[in-house]
Amino acid sequence: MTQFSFTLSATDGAARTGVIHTPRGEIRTPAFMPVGTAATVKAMLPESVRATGADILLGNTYHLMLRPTAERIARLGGLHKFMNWERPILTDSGGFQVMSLASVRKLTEEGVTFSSHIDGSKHHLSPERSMEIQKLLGSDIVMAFDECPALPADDATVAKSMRLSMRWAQRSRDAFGDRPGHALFGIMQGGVTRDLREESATKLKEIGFDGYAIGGLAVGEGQEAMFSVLDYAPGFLPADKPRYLMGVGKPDDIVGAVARGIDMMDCVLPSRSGRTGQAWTRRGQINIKNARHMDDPRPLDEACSCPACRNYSRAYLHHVFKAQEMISGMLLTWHNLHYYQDLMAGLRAAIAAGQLSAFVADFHAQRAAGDI
Ligand SMILES: CNc1nc2c(CCc3ccc(C(F)(F)F)cc3)c3[nH]c(N)nc(=O)c3cc2[nH]1
Ligand SMILES: [Zn+2]
Repeated sequence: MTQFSFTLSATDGAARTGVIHTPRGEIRTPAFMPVGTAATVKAMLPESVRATGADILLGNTYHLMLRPTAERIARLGGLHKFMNWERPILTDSGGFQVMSLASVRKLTEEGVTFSSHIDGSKHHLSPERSMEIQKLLGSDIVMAFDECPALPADDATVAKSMRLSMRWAQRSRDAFGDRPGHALFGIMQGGVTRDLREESATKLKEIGFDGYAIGGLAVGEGQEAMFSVLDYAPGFLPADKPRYLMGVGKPDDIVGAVARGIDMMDCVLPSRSGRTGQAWTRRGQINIKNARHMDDPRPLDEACSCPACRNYSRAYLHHVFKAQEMISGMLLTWHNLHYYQDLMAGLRAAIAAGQLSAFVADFHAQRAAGDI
């Protein structure tokens, strides 16, 4: 029975490629993790998500504790069985979503109380309750309960928030206990301040985790500020453990993050933007609702092997979006997730071949300005 382990197979500069071994399957890194907020990757069947190349999905403590509740999912056999995805699942700890979705929140040292954005009912989250919920869900990779400060915030506020998150990281570790085959990841905070980021990493390493996330980014700071943090922050973390950059991002964010030593990422962008008609391709973005696609017989991307590109024209996709047919969101979500997984496969191969700088140069060269 494989436990949880990370094997690095090659590096190219700060970039790494390898495999995370879990009892439910392998995760090829660098990995992109589709977001499955309410026990579904919207507009996709699980077998379709797998067909795009995904090895792991994300689930969410916040959404699932409100509806249908973690206890109900546990009674029904756990999240994997419930959503018919038997490969690895990583669940976020809920704090980030409380601060961004819930109303009427009260934050104390003990935890956070809030009202559900669905029906206004009152709820409570703490490191201990978050660990209990993620255990009830049965997720393979559990995230420590943290607080992600809203930006812009001054250093004192960021420091105070980071230090609370580090105390919560210790409580998460203590409450998680010893669960063979399951992993607990700590989350680094500290805003865009190097000393605070280093203090956070030092504390997390002292506590000891199976993997380390870089939190507190992709919250409006912009790519330049994010990359300046990623120029040093991954290096503060253990080289032999996976590094997960939370909430990132656009294709060029992903390429830049991988080049700086990130192993795992998640983002709603490919699925959410797919439902609005935004297609991501190797040559840039296409808004399929634009009238110029109305008579275009070409696929979104000649080089893409997804069902949308193999079997449908831009004219068809334009039509079903204008007609608001359900197939529109399905096809563009499938294409976008497939493109993201193709990008990750290209990055993994380039790092393995020591050719990452050539891959990155080609990636940028192919991206025409604006729509194509
Ligand atoms: C978009 N930017 C961003 N997303 C961030 C996230 C959420 C990541 C997430 C996880 C699961 C789901 C699920 F819906 F699929 F389940 C959706 C999103 C963060 N999460 C935590 N815990 N700390 C952070 O400091 C943090 C920073 C984040 N920046
Ligand atoms: Zn495609």
